[in-house]
Amino acid sequence: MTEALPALQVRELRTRYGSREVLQGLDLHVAKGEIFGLLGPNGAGKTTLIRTIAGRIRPIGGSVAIMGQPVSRQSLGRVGLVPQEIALYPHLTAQENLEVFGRLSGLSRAETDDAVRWASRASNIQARLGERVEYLSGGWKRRVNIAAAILHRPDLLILDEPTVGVDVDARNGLHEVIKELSHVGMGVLLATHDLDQAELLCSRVGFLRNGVIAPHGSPRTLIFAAFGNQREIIVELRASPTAPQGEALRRAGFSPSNGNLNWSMLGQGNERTVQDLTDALERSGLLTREIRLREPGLDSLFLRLSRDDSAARQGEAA
Ligand SMILES: Nc1ncnc2c1ncn2[C@@H]1O[C@H](COP(=O)(O)OP(=O)(O)OP(=O)(O)O)[C@@H](O)[C@H]1O
Repeated sequence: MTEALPALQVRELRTRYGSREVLQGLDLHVAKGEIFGLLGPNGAGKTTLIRTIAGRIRPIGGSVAIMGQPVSRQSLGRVGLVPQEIALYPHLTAQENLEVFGRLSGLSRAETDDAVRWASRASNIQARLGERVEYLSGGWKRRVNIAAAILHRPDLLILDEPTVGVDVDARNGLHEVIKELSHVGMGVLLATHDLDQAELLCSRVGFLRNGVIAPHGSPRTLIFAAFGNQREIIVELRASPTAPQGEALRRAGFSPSNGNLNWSMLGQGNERTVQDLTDALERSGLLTREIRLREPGLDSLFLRLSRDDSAARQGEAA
């Protein structure tokens, strides 16, 4: 019966600080066994949403249900929260940390032993259990942080930026852990700025903007809905364009995407386009380092939504 219930169901949620409404009627559901990526620019309200789900902020409207139950001490017992900061005792070993958290959460000694065994296997930290946390690398600390959050085998696991500041190998290791936890049936809500990560890991993603989540859906579906079969044409320059050269790039349909050395546009690009473009740019005196075509990704969509939002804000201000 409970299998059919979503791990998390949020309806019409409204949260505000003072007179500023940060969440403005937000809807979201996360099924058991799925990884949902919560995306959005800085200050959009991701942490506010997580804190509201975790019962730390009282909403002014709407509802949050965890496995069908409204937020309460009991239903929050089915949530595991992995905060952005490492919340471990540095002088204790990984094992000792997990034991302390197990006992603090009310488990008996035998239950704690069981839970520590299960959580350390699920987060793949057995090899490091005997090491003091202060000597572990960032990636291993984050895994221990996850192990601490899943000791009670939650139905919903919330991760706030779990891979910030870790290297590529550690990030991939964390991805495996998160996937494994979804396979054992946890619903995972993953707040991240790492759009590659979201595209690789999440069955669905949603963009938190203007207080609601829109658009949302599978990464493939969202990208196709926005860009169809278009490709992204990316030009990397060796030197900044002069003002007239920048103007010419804009007229050709390019926008600067990351400083003024990188420009991109969408189009029906092919190898011929690249050759023609290289010739045209060289004739106009622009020195190119690279011109390439790529499939649009969630990063392209994020950029487009940010541009739409800032155009809308400028329109409102005018
Ligand atoms: N305690 C608070 N009191 C007043 N305003 C707050 C408080 N916490 C956050 N805010 C504001 O609410 C908005 C949403 O903040 P929040 O931290 O939830 O965003 P976020 O999407 O998590 O950002 P980031 O990606 O930078 O972590 C921001 O404008 C922020 O300044």
